[in-house]
Amino acid sequence: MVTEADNTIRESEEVLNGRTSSPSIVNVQEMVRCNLSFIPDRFKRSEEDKSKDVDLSVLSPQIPVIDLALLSSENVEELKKLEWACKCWGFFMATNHGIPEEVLQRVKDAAAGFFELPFQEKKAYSLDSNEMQGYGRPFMVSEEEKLDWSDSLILRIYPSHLQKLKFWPTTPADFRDTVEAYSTEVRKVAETLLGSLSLMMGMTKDALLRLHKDMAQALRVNYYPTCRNPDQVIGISPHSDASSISILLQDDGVTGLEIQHDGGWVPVNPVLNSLVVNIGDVIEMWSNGKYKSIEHRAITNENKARMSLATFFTPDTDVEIEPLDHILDPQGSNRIYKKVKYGDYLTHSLRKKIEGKTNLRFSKYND
Ligand SMILES: O=C(O)CCC(=O)C(=O)O
Ligand SMILES: [Fe+2]
Repeated sequence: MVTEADNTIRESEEVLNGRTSSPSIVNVQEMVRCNLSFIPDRFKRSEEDKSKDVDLSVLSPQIPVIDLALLSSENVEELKKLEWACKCWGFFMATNHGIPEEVLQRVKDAAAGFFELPFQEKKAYSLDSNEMQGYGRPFMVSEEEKLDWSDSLILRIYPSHLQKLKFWPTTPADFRDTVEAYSTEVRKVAETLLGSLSLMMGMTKDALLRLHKDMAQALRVNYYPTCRNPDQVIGISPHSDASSISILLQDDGVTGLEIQHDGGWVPVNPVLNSLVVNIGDVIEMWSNGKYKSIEHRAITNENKARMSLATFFTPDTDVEIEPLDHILDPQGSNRIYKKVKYGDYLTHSLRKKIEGKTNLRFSKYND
């Protein structure tokens, strides 16, 4: 009898041996569940890539920690710290964000509950690449491209007319309510942060939010199964986010996220109930490169699967992004980014292989 597991392995092998070019059907969690005894070449990182890795885990304790309650009360010291974090790290941990612990725990449980379902059930929510939402492999990849050791579920949260319920799991039963409750809370955090970032950039508190027009919001739940040889694969390839800001909720006790700093990779160790925030490409463009959208990646491990929930905030697709006038010198001679329509930028970044910060080249002069 041919079992589901046999089919998955056969389909995976066909892709991995180049007989079909549809990597979207490769499901890593299922490969691991079926005890695939080898790591398929399509997932193996090249020796050249690995040789470029510089381990800077000694710097993990130095990753900035920002107290959002202090920021909300416009504490000058905290605002300065935020500015340093955005200039020098592009990433920070956010504490005192005001999201109740219960909301964080429930959304992590709901997401974990979905990934625990049998593959056949999850397949019902398969990704539609036109919609850019659903369960599967989100990036359009070429036939030669290496594949990441992860599966994901992407949902558009806001504006509501882009929410397509056919992609929303109905098991666990509270999935939708829980994700909506978390999304409402995390949006408030994003708005507070954008307020502080506006002040930091010398504008009125509402300036950045208004620049987004109707700020869109999407959730990507990443699931990284264990890997028998974690050094050979990568959970998510190095990339910068095409967002204005991203807010990440990570699993407690499993480190996987690593960020580029001083030419090496610095792991971001999860801290219970805190969030990880990063500046995306849009703020880098608005600030003419002053605040950095930093390359990051996720690695896997041998013993424990990891999950992360990344929420991306983005401008309306009609918004034209370019360095803000007051950030440029009077002649504009220090301008490094051209004007781009956000929708075009997003389409470009989704079509391309995720390859470090190459997306930003699309809007950069002289590149
Ligand atoms: O899993 C992580 O920690 C990183 C996820 C991420 O970078 C993304 O979804 O864009
Ligand atoms: Fe990311």
